[in-house]
Formats: sequence, C-alpha cells, structure tokens
Amino acid sequence: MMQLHKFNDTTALNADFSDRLVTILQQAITQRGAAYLVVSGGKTPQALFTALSQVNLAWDKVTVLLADDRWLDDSQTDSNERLVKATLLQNKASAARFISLYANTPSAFTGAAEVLPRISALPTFDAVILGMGEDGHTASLFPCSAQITAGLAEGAPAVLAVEPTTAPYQRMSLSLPRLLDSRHIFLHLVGSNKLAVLNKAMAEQDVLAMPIRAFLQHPLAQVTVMYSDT
Ligand SMILES: O=C(O)[C@H](O)[C@@H](O)[C@H](O)[C@H](O)COP(=O)(O)O
Repeated sequence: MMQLHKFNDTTALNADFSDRLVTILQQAITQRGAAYLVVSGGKTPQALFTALSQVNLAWDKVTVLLADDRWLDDSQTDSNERLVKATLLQNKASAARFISLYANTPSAFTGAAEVLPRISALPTFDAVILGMGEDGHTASLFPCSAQITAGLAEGAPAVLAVEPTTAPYQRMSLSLPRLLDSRHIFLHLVGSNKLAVLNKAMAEQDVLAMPIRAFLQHPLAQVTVMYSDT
C-alpha cells in the first residue's frame, strides 16, 4: 500500500518530512529509550539531512544507518557514509550513533560476513527512508544484479553484497525483509522523472523488473511517498 504526499518544492517537502521524522524518533525515544533511523544515499536526501541535523532531539539516543552503501571507504567521494557524516551527523545530530555498512576488505562479498551481525542484531527500525533509481532499484536492490532474487527473498539475511551491472561499485545493501522491519517506511522522490517511474512501478507487478514494487505493493507494508517536482 502506498500514500503519496505532494509538495510544491523541496523546501516545503523537507520541512514537513523533517517534522514527521522528529515526531517518530521522539516517540520511539519516549516509548523505548532509543530510536533507529535508516537513510539512503544519493542526491535526493542531502538537503533533508542538513535540515534534520539542526533539529532538537535526544540525538544521543538515535542510531543512524544506511539502507545501502557503495563498497568504498569513507574518504571516497561516492561513499554514502561520507555523505551522511558530512550532512546528517553534524550540528545537533552529531551526537547520534552511526553504524557502518563497510568493512576494510577488497570485496563486498568477503566483507558481508563482518557487516551482517552489526545489522541483524538491531531491533525493528522506527523509520526507513528509501530512494529510488530510474530503473526501479531501491537501496542497492538492483534489477540488473545477479543478487536481486536473494535480496528480495522472504528469508534473506539482513544485508547482502550486490554487484550492479548498470551502476558503479560493489554495494552492501539491506535486504527487503530487513528494510520492511520498520514502523514507518518512506520513499523520498524529487523530480517529475521519478514520479513517472513511481507510476510505472504501480502499474505492473513484476518485482524483479522493478524492486521498489516489493515495497510499494507489499500487502502488509504502508509506504509514505514524499514527493516534490523541484
Ligand atoms: O547508494 C545509492 O545510490 C542509493 O541509496 C540509491 O538507492 C538511491 O537512493 C537511488 O539511486 C536514488 O538516487 P538519487 O537520489 O541520487 O536519485
């Protein structure tokens, strides 16, 4: 199931989105003493991260992790971890705990065993913010990859190594079941090209062709789409 919220611009979108996230994280801290926020990399969330870094919250009780990362150390420009550290984990949010999806091994496939226990040990997430590529990938669940069936499987491990054929770098990605294990799931989209991809994802059902469908059309998941044209 999905619910679409449209905003006039990213300023309005990010203000509303940041308020929603703060409410969710605050409630988690009040009820359970801790909050778990899963974010995505890429270009779309950068302004949201900067806005979020400035809000008042008991950030020392918040754990932040990525839905996926490229198999790069955090000194590399294309590392999502580098992006999160430079934008979200700043200002007030610098007190948050961050869990990395990276291990210092040459291949994501050999590093997966080291990363897995960090993620499988975590409780139900409070909020997951997904992005979406124009091929319908989300996190690093790429339709072009040999690992897509494994990543979408019901019994999939919490994380898996992925080698996309249409995008650079090996990746470490949370799996479908680990990402679905969240009280709130958001899909963050900016630009009419992403809206067209969303409409295509809703129109048909083949999840291997467009992995985002596994979230948008999941019978038990409620996905809140946060969208603006510009
Ligand atoms: O590491 C990544 O690239 C992501 O986490 C990926 O899933 C991203 O969210 C989409 O590709 C959208 O990326 P943009 O926001 O750059 O369009």
